[in-house]
Amino acid sequence: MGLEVEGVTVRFGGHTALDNISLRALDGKVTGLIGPNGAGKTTMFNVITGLQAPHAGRVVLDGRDVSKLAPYKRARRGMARTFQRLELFGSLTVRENIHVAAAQFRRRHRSAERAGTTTDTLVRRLNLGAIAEVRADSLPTGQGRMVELARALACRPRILLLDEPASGQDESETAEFSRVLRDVAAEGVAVLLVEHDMDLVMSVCDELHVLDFGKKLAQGTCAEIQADPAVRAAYLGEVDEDLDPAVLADPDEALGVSL
Ligand SMILES: Nc1ncnc2c1ncn2[C@@H]1O[C@H](COP(=O)(O)OP(=O)(O)OP(=O)(O)O)[C@@H](O)[C@H]1O
Repeated sequence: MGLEVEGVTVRFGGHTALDNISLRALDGKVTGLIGPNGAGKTTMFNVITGLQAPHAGRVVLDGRDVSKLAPYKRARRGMARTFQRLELFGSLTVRENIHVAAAQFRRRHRSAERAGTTTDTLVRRLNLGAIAEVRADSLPTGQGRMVELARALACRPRILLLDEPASGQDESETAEFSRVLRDVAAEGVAVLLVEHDMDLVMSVCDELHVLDFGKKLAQGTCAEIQADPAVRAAYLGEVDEDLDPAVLADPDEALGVSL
């Protein structure tokens, strides 16, 4: 089981941001949702989490249609999300940010471990000990991304949606993030990842869905997507506009780095 999106269409005025898009994010897998800027990835996250009502289509979580549920009810059913722009509680410390989510979860699940225990475990697991008492608004973006992940995990999600988590991270932070993501999926969580960093995408994803101008361009394993002519055309088209002869001379490099 996991998340299924069926035939979702979203229009903003005359612009179709998502055109009859279906996708699945299965338990225990990391599923990538990729595509050029404006392809419709964040709009899809908004539909899944209930922030954007679609004109058509439905969202099914563990076999149950949640399309009509408010965002907070979807969260209670196990959806957790991070945002493209960091959305931490700036005046709270790192530990407090995580604790807020853990306490909220415990309020509804009295048999769960104490919020303080969950917080301590996540601080250790995500290597946040050195910054645990630091205010969130003083963190560099890369560390903030890890704190957002910890806060999402404090809700014990069934499905974890991550919107460009590697943006603002340095190489070692991305490597650490990737390790945690694989661990989380191995515990049975369905992870849906929107990301432009193709090294991260290709190293953690089991399956990819590619959007372009609101349409599904391709779907498959990382190897299948890298070899897909339509994907190559879409991305090389982007690079073409940049007139980068070095990248144009090496399409594999473009798909590995510039996607
Ligand atoms: N609230 C809105 N009103 C009007 N148009 C919107 C709105 N939200 C998104 N769009 C448009 O819908 C399209 C898809 O946007 P979306 O943010 O989902 O793309 P994206 O794939 O997440 O892009 P990026 O990689 O740049 O984050 C874009 O053309 C965008 O301008």
